[in-house]
Amino acid sequence: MFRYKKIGYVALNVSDIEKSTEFYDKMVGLQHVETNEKGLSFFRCSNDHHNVILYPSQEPGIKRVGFQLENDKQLELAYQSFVKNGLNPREVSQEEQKELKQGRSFRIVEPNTGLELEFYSKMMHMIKNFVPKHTKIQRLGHVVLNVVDVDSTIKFFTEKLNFIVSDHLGENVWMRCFPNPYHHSFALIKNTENKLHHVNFMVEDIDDIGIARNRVLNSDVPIAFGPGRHEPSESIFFYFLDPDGMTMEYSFGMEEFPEDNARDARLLEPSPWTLDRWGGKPSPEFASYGKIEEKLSLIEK
Ligand SMILES: CC(C)c1ccc(C(=O)O)c(O)c1O
Ligand SMILES: [Fe+2]
Repeated sequence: MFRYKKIGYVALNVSDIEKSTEFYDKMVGLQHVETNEKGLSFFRCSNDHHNVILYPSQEPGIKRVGFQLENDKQLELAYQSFVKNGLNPREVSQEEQKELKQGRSFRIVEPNTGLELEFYSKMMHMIKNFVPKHTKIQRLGHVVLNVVDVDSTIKFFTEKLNFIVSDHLGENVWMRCFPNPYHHSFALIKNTENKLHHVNFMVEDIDDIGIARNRVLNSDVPIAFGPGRHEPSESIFFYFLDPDGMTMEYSFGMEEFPEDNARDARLLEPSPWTLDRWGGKPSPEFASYGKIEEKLSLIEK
């Protein structure tokens, strides 16, 4: 099976590109790289050209998630595996690759949720390091979806995409893209609707969490949950909402797995204390907004 480097970027549809560009720059603390002639707004929190892209759209939500493979050889292995499994990988045009500052890239549609997934190995490496503003963001950490058919989606991710389950909690599951060490870069939460749950950015310092809480409290940005501590990855978390109501998370600390002899996935107790060891409760808006831009018509389910 093919090997990943990491979750590379998330593309979000936003209803007011100027408002959201300001929010992701000033409130989240990403670096705004450019807004191109089509109005796409690129952000980074690493030396990659982008880790978040905002697309202007009437329907806010999640457009796609990009995963970086270890190298070109692993990318080709992924392509061959997708063809063999009938996943109909579609190459991104040269023109769009140029727009995205990426090398060869291809996309498939996750058949249970309709989410488009992209795979690439090369993205423009920016000369100047990401300089944190108020929050020492280390990386795009994970994307989580609310999912109707969790079992089939787990099966797809583990059998077709080479993800490994790190933990189960009832029907919910946290997965890592092998051999990336972090406890999860993608997770599935059982729901009656397929939609975005949240986007996570990992931060360097516990102070980043406390400072963020006060910064958000002193603004008109809604707090969605936290600060608290998650049992599955042991991270300390804080969630807030973007201008379209999509949930963003900062988290500090995360269990890391070795490539070989990693522990088995646990069956964690389904209790509110498992989600927050400190006993907090999410707001009603938590993880509620973010339509998945559907691409289902392009594939045979
Ligand atoms: C409450 C959500 C689903 C959640 C739960 C646990 C973790 C973790 O262990 O890191 C998360 O990151 C979450 O977002
Ligand atoms: Fe999370």
